[in-house]
Amino acid sequence: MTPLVEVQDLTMRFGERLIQEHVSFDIQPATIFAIMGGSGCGKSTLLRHMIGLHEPASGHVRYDGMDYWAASEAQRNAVRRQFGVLFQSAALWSSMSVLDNVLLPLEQLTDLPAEEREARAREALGWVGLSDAAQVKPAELSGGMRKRAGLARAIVAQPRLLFLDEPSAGLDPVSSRRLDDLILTLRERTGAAVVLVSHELPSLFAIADDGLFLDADRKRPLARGSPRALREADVPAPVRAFLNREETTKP
Ligand SMILES: Nc1ncnc2c1ncn2[C@@H]1O[C@H](COP(=O)(O)OP(=O)(O)OP(=O)(O)O)[C@@H](O)[C@H]1O
Repeated sequence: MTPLVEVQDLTMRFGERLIQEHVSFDIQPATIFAIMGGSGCGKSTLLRHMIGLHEPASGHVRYDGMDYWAASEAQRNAVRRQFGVLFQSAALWSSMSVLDNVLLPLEQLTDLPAEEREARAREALGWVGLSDAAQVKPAELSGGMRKRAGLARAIVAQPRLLFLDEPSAGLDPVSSRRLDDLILTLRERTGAAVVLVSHELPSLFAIADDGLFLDADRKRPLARGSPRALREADVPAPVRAFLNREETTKP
């Protein structure tokens, strides 16, 4: 079966500076795929290469077998329309209400009539438990609520692929767990695959089915598999150290 995403021998650089090389993996539909590794190893950079914000120094990123960087601009746009993205900061527009923020992708990506757009945006806010916050401005929300509003915006256009960059960073354990549950529920409801950048062990063990560990020193991937499986496997020392950090409790 053609994978939903296939990354083949990717090299990522900023100018002369090598970030990662020999990055290869594939993602099957409806998988929650974790990009793991220590601070600065290139997790967010890999995500940005996957969503078309950075062009690889070499290698390929394929969607349904189509080579993204060899495709026409129209083909790339069609692929990007299938993405939902939640950046680390949630990146909500501060001057707009929560509802208007969530409406944006529907206005940009669909020709739905206004009432239908609003109904879908309100439904997405309902999924993330923010029905009562539709008219407030993002600044009035807590950090966890902002993340959930960002998640509502990321999913409202029913993406096939959801990219989440550190969704639980800065959240208390209860909010973080709630977000994990939401991600699982969304995957069940929509069948979307999720690419999750995270170093939060409880979250990784709870929801990721597959993943890749990037090593900051060797500048290449060191392990592939679900965080749960890798925790039990004979893996290189940096992977073992990352997955058995003592400051977190195993579920
Ligand atoms: N636009 C850019 N230009 C130049 N260097 C960059 C750029 N973006 C990131 N970097 C560098 O690339 C390296 C990888 O950064 P990245 O943010 O991808 O790491 P990360 O694994 O996501 O880290 P963290 O867990 O701390 O968020 C870092 O050294 C960073 O300084």
